[in-house]
Amino acid sequence: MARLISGTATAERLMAGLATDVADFSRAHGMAPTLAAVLVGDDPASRIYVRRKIEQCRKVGLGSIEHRHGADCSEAELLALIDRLNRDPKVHGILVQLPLPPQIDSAKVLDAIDPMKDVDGFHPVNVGRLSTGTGGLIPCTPMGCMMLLQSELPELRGKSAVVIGKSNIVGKPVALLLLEQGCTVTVCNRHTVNLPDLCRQADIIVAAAGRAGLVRGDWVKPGAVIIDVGINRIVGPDGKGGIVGDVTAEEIGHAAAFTPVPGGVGPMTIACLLLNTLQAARALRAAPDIRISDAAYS
Ligand SMILES: NC(=O)C1=CN([C@@H]2O[C@H](COP(=O)(O)OP(=O)(O)OC[C@H]3O[C@@H](n4cnc5c(N)ncnc54)[C@H](OP(=O)(O)O)[C@@H]3O)[C@@H](O)[C@H]2O)C=CC1
Ligand SMILES: Nc1nc(=O)c2c([nH]1)NC[C@@H]1CN(c3ccc(C(=O)N[C@@H](CCC(=O)O)C(=O)O)cc3)C=[N+]21
Ligand SMILES: [Mg+2]
Repeated sequence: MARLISGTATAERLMAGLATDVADFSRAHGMAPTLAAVLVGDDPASRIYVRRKIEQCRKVGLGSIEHRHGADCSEAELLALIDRLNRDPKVHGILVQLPLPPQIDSAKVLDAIDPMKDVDGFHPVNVGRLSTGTGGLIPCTPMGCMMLLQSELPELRGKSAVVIGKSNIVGKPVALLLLEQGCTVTVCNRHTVNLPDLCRQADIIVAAAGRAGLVRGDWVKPGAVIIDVGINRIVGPDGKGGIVGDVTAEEIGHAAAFTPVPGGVGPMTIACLLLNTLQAARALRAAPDIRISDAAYS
């Protein structure tokens, strides 16, 4: 049987270690590293995720502030809020939950976040830093994928990896991280020809398409490691809701190991967000004088 890589257990361990580091920071600086989470609109899934992020902040001793706006919030209002959060010395991390309502240009909003507070790692500066391997804040889901993968497969050099999906928040950054670790990476999208054959060659499959059950057992090479990022809402025969990944989990017994959904990448995404909030707070405290916003306004 394939081994189950538990995101729940790994995230708990990560958070236990984080709690000590957060306490050290808070003692040294007289304030807790603090996350500002911005929720626009009334998407039920987004609400649940933001609530979960705030709850987990509390667990490790991070401060958190939730900013809610209605679905009719204007782009200007949101940009004004981000400007305030950028300047607020008590805020170390800013997360704008995606997706945003259609009247708001997401790219404009992400560009407005101070890169040092960009705990999602979505700002072009952090994207550029990731692609050049020069530091910066790393996106949470891709970081969580790498931690789970490396817990099973510590040596990634020379491995072949197929990434299904090329989004800015999962596919592209995870591909860059794999490349950085020495994998040979194939990044796929909906136009990819013969995806099953590409997968069959792979030592590692990262599935991030958002298609329930896309990856079948016969796409998986014996001994491969599978990271399932997909979150797909389904209604079971009993009428109850639930989530499944992009991989047909019942068919991959011949894999070496896999991450389940739920309980895999999801909990790691949140743990990595908390880690990034601490990292951002440390970096801001280490270099306060080079921040234009502090010098000019506070
Ligand atoms: N566990 C977690 O923490 C997180 C989970 N997710 C989940 O991961 C999944 C992906 O998220 P995200 O990247 O934001 O999604 P997007 O919809 O932005 O991107 C999906 C990508 O998959 C590609 N794709 C879709 N269908 C196929 C297919 N049949 N064959 C090959 N490629 C395909 C798309 O191709 P193209 O570009 O050509 O359209 C696109 O590049 C979703 O289920 C999402 O809910 C997301 C973030 C965090
Ligand atoms: N700015 C921004 N940053 C994000 O990181 C971001 C976002 N917007 N928009 C949406 C996606 C999705 N995402 C998830 C986080 C946690 C779980 C998670 O905790 N999942 C649990 C439970 C899921 C459930 O039961 O619904 C699990 O997989 O076990 C899932 C998905 C973060 N995202
Ligand atoms: Mg994220």
